[in-house]
Amino acid sequence: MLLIRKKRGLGAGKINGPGGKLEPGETPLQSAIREAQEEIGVTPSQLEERGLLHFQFTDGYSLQCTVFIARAFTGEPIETPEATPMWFDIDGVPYDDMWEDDQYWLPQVLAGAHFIAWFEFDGEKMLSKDVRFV
Ligand SMILES: CNc1ncnc2c1ncn2[C@@H]1O[C@H](COP(=O)(O)OP(=O)(O)OP(=O)(O)O)[C@@H](O)[C@H]1O
Repeated sequence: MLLIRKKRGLGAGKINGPGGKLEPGETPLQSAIREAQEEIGVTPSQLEERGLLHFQFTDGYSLQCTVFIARAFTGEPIETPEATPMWFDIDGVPYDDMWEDDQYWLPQVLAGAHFIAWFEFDGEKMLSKDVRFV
């Protein structure tokens, strides 16, 4: 599985999938493809929408994320100022280096599941979780 180590912004230093904020007029699918191009120089294809994440931080910040997996890509993964590309075995996902919520939905997504989830965070500390597989 091709993931990234994020170099700046929210979650800098953590392993994550490529991703970021929607630009005006963009769909989540278009944004997912563009972010992978910008962050590690690849164009993902055969994307599948698998879940919706809602994060509420105690300082008032909140974000909603749409989760996709991509079965293929074109291009060669490259390091950019935003991210370092990293390959992992499906059974060696580095949850200790990821956001705390990921361990509660990514294993199921990798096994084929769809989900919707709500998490509360105080900084990097997860305070509560509600994960529903649908
Ligand atoms: C709190 N628990 C969390 N658990 C798992 N993943 C989390 C996350 N919080 C944020 N993410 C992910 O991090 C990426 C960038 O988030 P985001 O806020 O858009 O930051 P970023 O500055 O990189 O956006 P731009 O690239 O500038 O658009 C994006 O893939 C988003 O899904």
